[in-house]
Amino acid sequence: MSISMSIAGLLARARLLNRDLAPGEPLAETVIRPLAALPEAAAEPEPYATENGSPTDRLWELARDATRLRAQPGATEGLIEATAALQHLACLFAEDADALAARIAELADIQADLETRIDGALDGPYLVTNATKITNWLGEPIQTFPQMALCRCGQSATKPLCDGSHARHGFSGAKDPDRVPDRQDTHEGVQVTVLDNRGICAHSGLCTDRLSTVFRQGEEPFVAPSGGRSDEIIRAVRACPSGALHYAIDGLKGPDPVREPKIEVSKDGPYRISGGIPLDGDDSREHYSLCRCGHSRNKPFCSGMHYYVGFVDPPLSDEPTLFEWAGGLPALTRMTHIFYDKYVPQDDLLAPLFARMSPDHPERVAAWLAETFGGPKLYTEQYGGYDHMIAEHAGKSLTEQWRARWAQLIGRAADDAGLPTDPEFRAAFAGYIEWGSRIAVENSQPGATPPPHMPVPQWWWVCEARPGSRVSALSPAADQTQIRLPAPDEPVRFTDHIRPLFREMDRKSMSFAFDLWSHSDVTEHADAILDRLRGGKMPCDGAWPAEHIDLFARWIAEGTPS
Ligand code: HEM
Repeated sequence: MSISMSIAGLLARARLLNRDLAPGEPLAETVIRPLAALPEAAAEPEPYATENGSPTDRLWELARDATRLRAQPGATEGLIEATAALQHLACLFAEDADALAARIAELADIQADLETRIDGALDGPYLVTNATKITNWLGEPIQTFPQMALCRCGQSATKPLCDGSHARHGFSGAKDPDRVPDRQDTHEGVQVTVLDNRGICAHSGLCTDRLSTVFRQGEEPFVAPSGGRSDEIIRAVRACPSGALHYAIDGLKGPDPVREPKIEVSKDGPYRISGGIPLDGDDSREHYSLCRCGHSRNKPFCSGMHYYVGFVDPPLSDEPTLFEWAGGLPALTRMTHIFYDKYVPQDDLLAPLFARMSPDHPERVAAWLAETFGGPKLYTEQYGGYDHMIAEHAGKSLTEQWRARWAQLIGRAADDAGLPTDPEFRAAFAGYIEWGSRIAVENSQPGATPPPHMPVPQWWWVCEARPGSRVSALSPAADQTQIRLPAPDEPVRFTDHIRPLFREMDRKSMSFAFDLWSHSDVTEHADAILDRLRGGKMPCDGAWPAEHIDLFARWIAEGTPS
């Protein structure tokens, strides 16, 4: 079977299948389009025997055959893109978790000889081959398939997977000729020299947040190595996700971290690659950040444009957990690393206590916090759960002095790591730190008998004070200043007094049901609206002041005049 014949065959089968798979045409954009664009697609398709099976069985067979072709040397981008979509779709139709695992294992087996790598398709997605670890911005694993196509244009409705949007939107993978030049600048310090390539900086802000005296936002030169200790500089450089920063001592470039291959889909930002996954065949980078919004000036690398074009992932759920609000495992790990790598070693009180801690202690404490704050059960599943944590504190005779310093410095690390600073989050966070650290002291006393085999505690917003549960005094006041209350003897009118009570965001969020700026709609639903206003359920970001609710009730009582 020649490749060209087989691509024509795959295309013919995909076209037939597309008709039979309900609903819509699920293969049109992601399978048929890339295959049809290949020159081999014009060949006469070979006859194929099993067109009569069920559509889902045929889909699975097509995915396997595409994978076999893809695994041959010389597979083209179009074939790889189509294979990725077929693998994903076929696995979606697996009956249960066991069947899914079996399908993925079979596909992985077919393409086992291919190296793990990422390739940027021409004006198309990132083709990710044999990567087994992809996490979302919370640090939670995403289901991987042996062949994947990740969105690169920023428009896919199935992010991070490609849905073919790049072709519809005419995405271009070209670099901007006016981009910051790809050039390494050398900033010599007394002990450590910082090497900086502004051209590939993704502007994640991890260095400026961590060590603003060395990495100086808005100043020239950006790097001032004399502003910090060498260990601080090295730690900040190592935290750089884009690979823009490196360091050298005595002319020798510092080693890259040794990590397992991993792709992180960062929040509202780039893909962060670590562990040396080759990009377009180049394996010289241990880590780099790839554009995910489609607007980078230095494609495929991120140049920070996501921030300027307002690229955002779908909002958190209405009721985010503390874990989600904190920024997930990456944010908590960033914080514990800053705490144990920076603050603890330089603190006279705490340094001796943690001198012999295990090297992965920051990851362990981050996993505990993640689980406590409503995230995945990482500490229970990977580190021994509650009983192990209790055993770690047992017999340490921790003092109040130690505890107070611990609590003080972890708060500072939370600031440095960029954890949210809103009153609701910090109240809950500080509440847990106080609670947990005092229990740690109790449990560590001689003869203490903490209850055994308990679950990891679950912490929540304090007194249900959640993000958006009140209107901030710092939020734009425009909406509020337009509201004019009528005098007691003045008739209440919809246009003058009621409509201005509803903000544009209220109107948008109710537009699925009716129009809050329409007199007839609000009249029709007046009683239901009043009920919700009185119950504090509307608007969803904070209750109206009583005088506005009274005004609305008065308007109803006066017969809802226009
Ligand atoms: C909310 C407060 C706290 C939390 C969530 C916490 C969390 C943890 C966890 C999860 C471990 C076990 C790590 C592992 O799996 O090996 C641990 C160990 C330990 N904790 Fe805490 N802790 C807290 C407060 C404190 C305080 C206040 C101190 C003392 C100032 C302290 C000192 C220690 C020490 C010395 C260890 C053993 C470290 C080692 O040698 O590996 N902890 N903590």
